[in-house]
Order: sequence, then structure tokens, then C-alpha cells
Amino acid sequence: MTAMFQAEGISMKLKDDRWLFKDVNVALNKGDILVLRGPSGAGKTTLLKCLAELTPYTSGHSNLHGKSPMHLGIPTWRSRVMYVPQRPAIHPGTPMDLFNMAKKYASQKGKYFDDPIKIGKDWNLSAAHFNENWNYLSGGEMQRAALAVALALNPEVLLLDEPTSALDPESTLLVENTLKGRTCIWITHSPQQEERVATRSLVLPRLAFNTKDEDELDDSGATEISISF
Ligand SMILES: Nc1ncnc2c1ncn2[C@@H]1O[C@H](COP(=O)(O)OP(=O)(O)OP(=O)(O)O)[C@@H](O)[C@H]1O
Repeated sequence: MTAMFQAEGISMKLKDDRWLFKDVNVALNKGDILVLRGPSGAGKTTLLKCLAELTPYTSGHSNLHGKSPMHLGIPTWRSRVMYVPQRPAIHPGTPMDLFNMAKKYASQKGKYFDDPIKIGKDWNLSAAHFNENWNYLSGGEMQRAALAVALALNPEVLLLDEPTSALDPESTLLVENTLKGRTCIWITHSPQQEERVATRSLVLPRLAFNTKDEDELDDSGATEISISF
């Protein structure tokens, strides 16, 4: 069976010629949650940005349902394979303004959108939070509101950068429950979270700071671990 989302040989060389990561392969079927972990500075955030076509990379290619980013067009690719940052960028206005603007610019005609307020209700957020200016929200409220906006835009693949890092344990479990069943690559530093949500795991080693000659490193770069339930 062909995977819904595939990335092969994704590699990023830094300006000083060291590899940040090399030959990363990812394949996701619908409903897969691939947990991405690895030491700080290994390039996890950068890898997600490469997969979303937000950052240029040195080599490799990816496809969604067999179609490349070039074929779909970069704006469409980014709305279908969506990167969700750990902290929302400083947006003007409210979370609903962001949602309405993203909806307006969505390049796919006839796309179905969910209601971010409905998603937020499951996470102890009220409609008022979505109509409040971003800078009046707490870190945890901001993180949940931004994630609810992303989910409501219905991307096929979510690239989640530590999506619960600002949340208390109760909110973390609520968010995890909503995300189960979505197709995601999910960065976390928490082994407990990985155990709760991962259908698969990928470890990104820290190549760029390795003192060994790069040829001595395991050629496969990242290591995939399969977890069966
Ligand atoms: N285009 C680039 N040019 C030079 N350096 C870069 C580039 N992109 C990323 N880096 C560097 O690569 C390193 C990896 O950063 P990244 O944020 O991806 O790591 P991470 O694994 O997500 O770390 P953390 O777990 O701390 O969030 C950083 O030192 C960053 O500055």
C-alpha cells in the first residue's frame, strides 16, 4: 500500500558543510502519529519546516497522495501539510481573525472547515478566548487556541512542534485525545507522551555537533522505531 504522505532522503547541509540531518525517510498512513524526538539542536523543528516546504533543504523529495509540492503548488501544500509552531507567531487581532484570514486565503475550493471554538470547548477554552487579542491570552491559552485554529483548517498532515509544551497535565491529556486519529508528526521531549500517542517513533541524532567524521556515522541518519499496541 502506498503511504498517504511520504518523504525520502530529506537532508539539510549547513553553511559550514556539516549535515544537520541526512537521508531522513518518513511514511505516514492515515491516522499515524509519528513521534519525532532527539536531542536539542538535532534539527527537529527544521525538519518539520522542510516537510512543510517553509524552509529550503539540500536534497530529498516528498509527496502527498503521490503528488509533489511542485505539482500541488506550494501554498496548497502548506495548507495540506501544515506546520504548527510551538509558540504562535505574533499575530495581530484575535484567534478568530487568524482563522478567518487563513480560510479566505485557502487555495482549495470547496474545502470543509471545522469550528475552532467547538474544538477549543473540549480543551476548556471559551468562545471569548477566540475573540480576545492574542496578547491578552496566557501561554497555555495561546497554544491551545493556535492549535484549534490549525485543526479547524483541516490539514491532511499536521506537523506539530511540541504542541503541549505550555500546557498543564490535564489540558495536555485533553489535547492528546483530540489529536488521536489525526495524521501527525509530533515533536515531544516527553517519553510518557510518546508512549500515550505514538503509533511510530523517529529519532533524529545530533549530526552537526558530532565530532566523528560524517562518513563514520550510521548512513541511515535517523532511526525509526515501530511501536505496536
Ligand atoms: N538554515 C540554517 N542555517 C544554519 N543553521 C541552521 C539552519 N536551520 C537550522 N539551523 C540550526 O540548526 C540547529 C537545529 O535547530 P532546530 O530548532 O531545528 O533543533 P531542534 O532539534 O528542534 O531543537 P530543540 O529540541 O531545542 O527545539 C540550530 O542550531 C539552528 O540554529
